[in-house]
Amino acid sequence: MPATLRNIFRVALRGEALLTNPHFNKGTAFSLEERRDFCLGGRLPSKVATLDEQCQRAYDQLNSQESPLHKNGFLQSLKDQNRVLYFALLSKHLRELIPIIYTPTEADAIANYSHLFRRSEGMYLTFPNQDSMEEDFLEQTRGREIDLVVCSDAEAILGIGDQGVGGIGVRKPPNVISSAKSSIYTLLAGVNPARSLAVTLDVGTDNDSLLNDELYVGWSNKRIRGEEYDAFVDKFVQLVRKYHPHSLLHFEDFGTANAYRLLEKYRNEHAVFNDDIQGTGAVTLAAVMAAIGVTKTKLSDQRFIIYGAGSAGLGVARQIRDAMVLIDGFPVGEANKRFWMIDRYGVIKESLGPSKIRPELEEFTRPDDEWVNVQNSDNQVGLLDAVRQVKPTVLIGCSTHNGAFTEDVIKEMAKGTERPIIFPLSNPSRLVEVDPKDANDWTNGKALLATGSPFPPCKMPNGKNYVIAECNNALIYPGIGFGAVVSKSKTLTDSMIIAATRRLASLSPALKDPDDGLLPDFGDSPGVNLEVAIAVAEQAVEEGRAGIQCQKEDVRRLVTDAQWKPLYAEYVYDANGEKE
Ligand SMILES: NC(=O)c1ccc[n+]([C@@H]2O[C@H](COP(=O)([O-])OP(=O)(O)OC[C@H]3O[C@@H](n4cnc5c(N)ncnc54)[C@H](O)[C@@H]3O)[C@@H](O)[C@H]2O)c1
Ligand SMILES: O=C(O)C[C@H](O)C(=O)O
Ligand SMILES: [Mn+2]
Repeated sequence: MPATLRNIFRVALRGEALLTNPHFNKGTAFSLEERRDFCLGGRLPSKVATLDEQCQRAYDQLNSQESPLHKNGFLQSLKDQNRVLYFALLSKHLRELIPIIYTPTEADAIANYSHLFRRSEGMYLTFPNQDSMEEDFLEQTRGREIDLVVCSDAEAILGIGDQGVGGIGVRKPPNVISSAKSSIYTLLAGVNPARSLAVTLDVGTDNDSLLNDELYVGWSNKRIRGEEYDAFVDKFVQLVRKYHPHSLLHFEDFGTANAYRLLEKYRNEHAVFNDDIQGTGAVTLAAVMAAIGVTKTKLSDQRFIIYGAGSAGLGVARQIRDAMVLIDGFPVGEANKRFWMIDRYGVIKESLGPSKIRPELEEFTRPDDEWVNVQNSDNQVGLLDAVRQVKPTVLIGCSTHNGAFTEDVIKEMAKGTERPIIFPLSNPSRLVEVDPKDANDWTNGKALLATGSPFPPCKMPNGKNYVIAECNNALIYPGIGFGAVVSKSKTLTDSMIIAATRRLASLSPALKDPDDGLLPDFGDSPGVNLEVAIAVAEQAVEEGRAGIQCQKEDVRRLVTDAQWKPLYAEYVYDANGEKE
C-alpha cells in the first residue's frame, strides 16, 4: 500500500493487475507518465483526475443510494476498488459516514452478510481446515509486515448475537466486524491498511436460521466448544506470535466466557486487546470521569448499577473499580461494593449460585441479606427494585435489552440523585436501553447521558441542545492499538489503558462547559485517537514495555510520523517492487 510520506513508490504490477488491486489502484488519478509506464494507455478515459475530484464524484454517487445499507454496500465496493479513495472519502465526511461503515449500519450489513456476499475480504480460518491453517495464513501474509490483527469468532456481534461468518435475513458480508474495526483503526488512528489483517475464525454457529439457510456462506455446523475450540484458537494465536511477534492482536465480539478466558490466557505473552471488555471499559470510564467532573463528586462517591453483566458490563465494572483504587486510593474490597451487577436473573447475588454466576462475576456478587425486603417470589431482584433500594448515581446498560430503562426506572433514579448519570450503551441503536430523548424528558434535562450508537441532541428545558456523547469504544480503541503498535509494546498493560482513558477524559467538552457532551464528538475522533495513541506509547516507554529505543519526549513525533494518510504516492515501475 502506497505509504503517504514517501512520495515515490516502486510498484511491480502493470495493466489490469494494477487497476484491480485496491491497494495500488488510483483509477482516473493515474498521471500520464504512469499510464505510459504501467501499460494503462487504453484502459482509462483521458482526463487525469485529482483525488479531490474523485472524492466529489464518489460522494455524489454515494448520495444517490437510497438507504444507509445501500450506502454501506457502495462504500464496501469502493473499498474493494481503491483503498486510498475509500479512506479519503471517509475522512472528508467522517461524521456522516462513520455510522454507515460502522455502528449502527454495519449491524444490518452483518445480519445480511450471506445474502449480500460479493467478494471476500481478509482471512477466513475454518475449523475443519485447521490442518492447513499455517499454509493458509502464510498464503495471505508472506512477505508482509503485519502490525495489527483483528479477529472475531462472531459469537456475540454487537447486540445481535451469533452471526456465524455473517448472517442472513436483512442483507450483507463474514469478516464484516473485523474488517469494520480494522477500517476504523486506519481512519481514526492511521494504521496502514496494508499492514493490518482482519480474520474470521469460523468455528460454526448456533444460529439456527443460518444453519437452515442454504445460502449461508460459512461452515454450516454447530459451534465447536471446549478443548477443540481452545486448541483451534491457540493454533491461530501461535501463528500470529510466530510470524508477527510485534503485532497487536485485537479480539472482537467473542462470547463472554471465551472473551475473558482468552484475554487472561494470552495477555502476558503477547500484546492482546479485547475491545468489548477493555475498549468499552476505557471509554466508559472516561465518560464517567467527565460526568463526575460536572457533578463535582468523586468516583468512590458513586453507586453503580450495571445492567447486562456480559463482556462489556463486566469490563466497565472492572475498569471503573480499578480507577477507584488507583485514583481515589480506595481498597479493592470497598470499591467492589460500589457496584450492583444485573443480568437475566436480576441482581447478581449469592443465592443465585454458580450455575447463574460466572466466576468473573464473583467479586461483584451482592449478599442476599441486602434484599430481604425487596425480593420477588422467584428470588430475583429486578432493575426497578434495585434502583429503589440502591439509589444509584450511575446506571449503565450493556444488556441488548431495548427499553429496559423504563420511565419508572428513570424517574425512580432521579428521585435519589440530583444529576443521574445514565449510559444506555447497547448497540445498534434499536437495542438501546432507553432513547436518550426520553431519559432527558423524564428527568427534566437533569440526566447526564451517553449512548453506544449515535443519537441526535436533546432539548434542555432552557431550549438549549444537549449533545448526546457517543460512548463507543471506537473513540479509544484505535488509539490504544496504534500506541501499542508504534511502541512495539510487548504486552498491553492495565496502566497503558488507564493512560489512554485519562487522556480521553482530559479532552471532554464538558470540562469547559458542563452542558456540553461528556465525550468529544466523533468528528474530532482522529485527533482524539492520536492523543490516546501518544499517551499509550508514552506509558509503554515509561514502564519499559516498548520494543523501540526512544525517549518519552520523542513519542509524539514518532506516533504522528507513523500515521498512514490516504494520499496517492507517485509510482515508478520496478520489477522487484511492491506487488501487494
Ligand atoms: N458502546 C460500546 O462501545 C459497546 C461496547 C461493547 C458492547 N456494547 C453493547 O453492549 C451490549 C452487550 O455486549 P457484550 O459484548 O457485553 O455482550 P454479551 O453477550 O457478552 O453480554 C450481554 C449480557 O446481557 C445479558 N442480558 C441479555 N438480556 C438481558 C436482559 N433482558 N436483562 C438483563 N441482562 C440481559 C446477557 O445475559 C449477557 O450477560 C451489546 O448491545 C453491545 O453492542 C457496546
Ligand atoms: O461495535 C461497536 O459499535 C461497539 C462494540 O464493540 C459493540 O460490540 O457494540
Ligand atoms: Mn464489539
